[in-house]
Amino acid sequence: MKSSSTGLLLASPRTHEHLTPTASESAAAMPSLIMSDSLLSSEEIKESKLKKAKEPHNSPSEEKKSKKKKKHVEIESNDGELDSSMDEMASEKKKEKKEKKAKKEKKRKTDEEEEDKSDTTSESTEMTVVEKKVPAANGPAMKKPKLMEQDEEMDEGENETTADDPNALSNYRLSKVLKETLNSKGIKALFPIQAMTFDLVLDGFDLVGRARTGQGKTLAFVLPILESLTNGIHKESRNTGYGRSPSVLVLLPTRELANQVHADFEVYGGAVGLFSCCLYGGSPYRAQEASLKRGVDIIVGTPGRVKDHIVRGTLDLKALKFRVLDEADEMLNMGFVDDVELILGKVQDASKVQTLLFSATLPDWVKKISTRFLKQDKKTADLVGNEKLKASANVRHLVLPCTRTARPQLIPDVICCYSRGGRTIIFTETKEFASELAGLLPGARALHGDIVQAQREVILAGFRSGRFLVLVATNVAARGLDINDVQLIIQCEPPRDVEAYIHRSGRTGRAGNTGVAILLYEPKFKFNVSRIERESGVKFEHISAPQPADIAESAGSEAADAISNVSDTVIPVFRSQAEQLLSSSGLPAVDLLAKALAKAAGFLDIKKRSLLSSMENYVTLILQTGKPIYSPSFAFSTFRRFLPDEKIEGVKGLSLTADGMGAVFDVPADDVKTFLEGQDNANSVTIEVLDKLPPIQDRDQSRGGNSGRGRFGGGGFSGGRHGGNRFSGGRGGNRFSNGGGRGRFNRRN
Ligand SMILES: Nc1ncnc2c1ncn2[C@@H]1O[C@H](COP(=O)(O)OP(=O)(O)OP(=O)(O)O)[C@@H](O)[C@H]1O
Repeated sequence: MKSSSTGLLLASPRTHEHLTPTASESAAAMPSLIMSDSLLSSEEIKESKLKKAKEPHNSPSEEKKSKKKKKHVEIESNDGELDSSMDEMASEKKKEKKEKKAKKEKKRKTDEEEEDKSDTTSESTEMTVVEKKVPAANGPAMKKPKLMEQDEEMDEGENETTADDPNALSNYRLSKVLKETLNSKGIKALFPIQAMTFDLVLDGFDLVGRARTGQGKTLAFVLPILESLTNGIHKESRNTGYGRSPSVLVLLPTRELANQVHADFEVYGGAVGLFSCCLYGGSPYRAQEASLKRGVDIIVGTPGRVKDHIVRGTLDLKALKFRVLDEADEMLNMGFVDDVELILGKVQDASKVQTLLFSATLPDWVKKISTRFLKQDKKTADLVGNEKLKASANVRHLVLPCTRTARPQLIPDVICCYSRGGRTIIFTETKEFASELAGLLPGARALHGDIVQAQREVILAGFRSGRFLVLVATNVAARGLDINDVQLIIQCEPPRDVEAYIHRSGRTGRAGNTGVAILLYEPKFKFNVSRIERESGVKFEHISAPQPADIAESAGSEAADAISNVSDTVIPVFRSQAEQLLSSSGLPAVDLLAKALAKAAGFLDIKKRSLLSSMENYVTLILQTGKPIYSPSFAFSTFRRFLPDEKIEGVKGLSLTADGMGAVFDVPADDVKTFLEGQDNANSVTIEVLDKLPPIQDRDQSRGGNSGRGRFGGGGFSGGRHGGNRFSGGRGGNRFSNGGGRGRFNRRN
């Protein structure tokens, strides 16, 4: 356990007052380049970027000149806020392009010949850029598949097209080899957070960077750091040679994330001849020590292990040029404050070190702490700022009521209906439940802090490679993990911190792709959903548990595909059995085939499912009396007029509708008929089966219900499905046992 005695820890989210930056702080935090760009015309921006790209990397004297120039621009543009300036840039760009289009139309009409000679090439390529990318609210362009054909046709002119994009790689001081490496990864232009911070980092500023999840914050520090060390201001002074001490230290909260960021440094750093090393707990010291002894340029690690190396005397940070705190708020949240402070204090001369702090969430208390680690003239690049929506705009955020006991039956159906055949990550609050749930879902694996490190790495590699498609994880997987084709995130209950919601849901919808995040909640704790909605700025879509028709649609089509893929060679072998079955069943052939499809999809039976609580074998009904229903007890007294007590006792989760004109409630599927027929014995009372939940009043559900009123409970609603392997993923499926190897307790990583 970490001590909580430092000053920094006193500034924890629970105890610290939130501070709003003053106007002067905001102004000081403005990156000059962006502000200056936003005041220039697009031609001027392009020209200045192109000029900058052609410039050799700054010599110290040029450096000074360029800083002076920037300061001048800062003073001129001090009415701006950096927050959301990318939005302005995006709309600015849109406007410009619209104007250009109109201008072009006009020009074509009046002077066709001249138009042909001069403008066609550049204008048409400009158009391609516009159509190729739809600016997302605050981030990378959203992919627009419909335009692919047109894009493919334009392939030949692609270089010109990207060069016209102000964020094209060629417009930045990136070395040829880095540009080539980026190109080989399909990266042709910088994402907004990268474009916004590249020059600032290369020019020597400390920086606080915030952008929503999946918007490329990693390369936002990797690229300028590498350039700075190999061609920029730190080129001459950095250590080289055998046994050199590192120039860069990147600290991250989890081992998985450290590995991932290290992989980026290996690719891009390796391309420019820099060596990196990953230091994290749970792995042997010896290999790490050997690398450190040989000398490395970049260290990526978790605070605990980095500190251990410092204490053992195997890591010397005196010559650092860069310190990066990635997911800084989580590191401080996890109690790493002492370690982080000790580590950051190990540099010889803090004024010569650049410190960069990145996260998708920067609670005010972290911003305040940054004043302690970062220089006074630090810049802040905040793509979220004061905007209401803090979570990813590329994600559909859904909420679904579900009791604890209903979760194991519900989750496979949710995956079936929402994962679009891609990967799913399920977040649980506890390691125990992660293991338990993974054991219940065929082919799923668990990932949490009790699993030994080597096993954690195998599991993550298996998930990345598609060996299995469902990962059940605790918060160890919440931050930063960038895994291809994660289509669906399920959170088993609302997390305590809004930051956790933002990061977990951000494991999908990355790099301009879209995804779905579903938050399950116990109906009686609905207020937690409202809290997250309020704090994250997300407008949740309320959905109910997938119903038989939804499931049949998704699972049935999968099963149909599987059946179509069965070789015709099976027909002669199985035909006589099929004929026998057809004649003995008495069913039409199509009905029998439907049964076969259901079986292939893993269904032996379709159970009814409550809209209120997702419990199987419960059906949600609505009671209306033609006048307002003021309280649950009024609804119960109405029932007493026409229903026997033992049936009323089976009512669960009774809640009033938002308009006050109805009461919705669950009854066991077997009792539905009694309730529907009972209404015939009561005047002005209607009871109907609901197929969609109307808005209900947001208040303490415990007031509803009869005996044990409104408490959703009761377990043992077994699913209608046998242990099918629909969710076993690409290969091997349920060969994997539940990954709950009980390692030692390790709170930190
Ligand atoms: N300029 C770019 N063009 C195309 N893809 C990019 C670009 N920059 C980054 N990416 C890709 O975008 C994905 C998300 O990047 P990254 O993991 O750095 O996001 P992030 O903002 O750090 O997210 P999180 O907040 O969740 O940690 C990665 O797969 C990365 O390779």
